[in-house]
Amino acid sequence: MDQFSYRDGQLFAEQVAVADIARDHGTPAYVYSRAAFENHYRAYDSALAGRPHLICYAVKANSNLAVLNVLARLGAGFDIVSAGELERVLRAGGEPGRVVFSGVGKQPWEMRRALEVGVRCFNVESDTELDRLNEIAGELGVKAPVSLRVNPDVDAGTHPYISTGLKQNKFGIDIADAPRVYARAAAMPHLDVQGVDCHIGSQLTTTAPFLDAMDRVLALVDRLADDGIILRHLDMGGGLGVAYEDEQPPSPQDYIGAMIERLGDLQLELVLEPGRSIAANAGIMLTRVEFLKCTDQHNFAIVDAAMNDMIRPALYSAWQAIVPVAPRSGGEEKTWDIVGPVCETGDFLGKDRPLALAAGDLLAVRSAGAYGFVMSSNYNTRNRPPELMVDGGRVHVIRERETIDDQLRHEHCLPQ
Ligand SMILES: Cc1ncc(COP(=O)(O)O)c(C=O)c1O
Ligand SMILES: N[C@@H](CCCC[NH3+])C(=O)O
Repeated sequence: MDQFSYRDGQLFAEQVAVADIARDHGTPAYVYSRAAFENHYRAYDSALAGRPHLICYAVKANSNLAVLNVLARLGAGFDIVSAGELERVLRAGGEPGRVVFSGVGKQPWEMRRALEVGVRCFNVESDTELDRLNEIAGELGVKAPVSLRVNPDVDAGTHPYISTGLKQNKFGIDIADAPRVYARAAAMPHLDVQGVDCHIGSQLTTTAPFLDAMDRVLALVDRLADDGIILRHLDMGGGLGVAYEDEQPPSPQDYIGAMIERLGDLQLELVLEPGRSIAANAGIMLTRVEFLKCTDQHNFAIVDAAMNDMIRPALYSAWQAIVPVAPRSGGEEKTWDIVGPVCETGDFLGKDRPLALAAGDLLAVRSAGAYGFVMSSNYNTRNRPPELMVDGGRVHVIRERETIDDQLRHEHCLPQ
């Protein structure tokens, strides 16, 4: 169920009128629904009920401590890509034993920290990373649990910037070369080979590429068993898409059902790393129209949020719904470009949107819970927005609005 819906001509987040949130906390602001995060997580968990599984929420999608904490309370695991994300998980009450560590460029100090706290598994992406991990585990006198992230050379059919499972991408180990690398890993004294991992891209809207990748990975699992390397888990990464516009991605239930069918009676634990499908539609970004500017060419609605607050439209030409918080009945509809105050032509949140608008109106950018705040910046020395979480009838500030002092704290002029 959508936790952001209209009642009596007003947009609500759970039980709270979004206009009241804007009045009390200002704009721009990110607003999340706790129930939506929980429901999206539970959809995965219940689809996997009865099978050994671990759902490792991809922290990069939305790493606010409160979000991680809400998921940790449900027993979630976490997929991290940095020691910074690891610290977030620990401070949010996540269990290190339910953390998988992904990423192509893990630094020695990050590996050390992850080994010290006892993460569940390292998803290793190259021969040289194996060497580094083996050496550091040896220094600490432990065995590092590893999976190899293989690159199955499957076209995920998504935006090229977020496609990761093709040979030309930097990610993973060529699946054809994987038996050799597994044999090396298995021979290293400070590594414990546990599984296989693969993540082919993000915002996938059909199951076919996942299944294609899975077939190739399962063939590798068989081949490794013949070589005497028995794997215990299969990590199929994240990547399930959401409906931003008219996409119709499979539900977690359908996507997981299809994977389970492929697994048959293989007793491998299934690990997943969903990010977007848990977070995107659990959040909106609220913004207010400052000025309306109509030229011969275009109608611009200049709002108080900008590309620094939400970069997806500028970076990927991503389309996200932009809806009025209180639709004007009978107002004249025009086609608007919704643009921010940043000095870049690429500073837009949406183009050609039919809306009846007046200065001062509140707008909500939908599907903003994933890759929204986490990709924000201070470009143009703009303070980053607050993050708020609605829980039933209550609104919690889970990140305060940044101040100029916050921004300037770490900068120093040269001595006189
Ligand atoms: C290794 C890895 N796992 C999981 C994810 C999460 O992906 P998504 O947000 O598409 O579910 C990503 C990002 O694409 C990733 O790189
Ligand atoms: N940042 C991307 C997703 C990247 C996924 C990271 N592996 C987006 O906003 O769509």
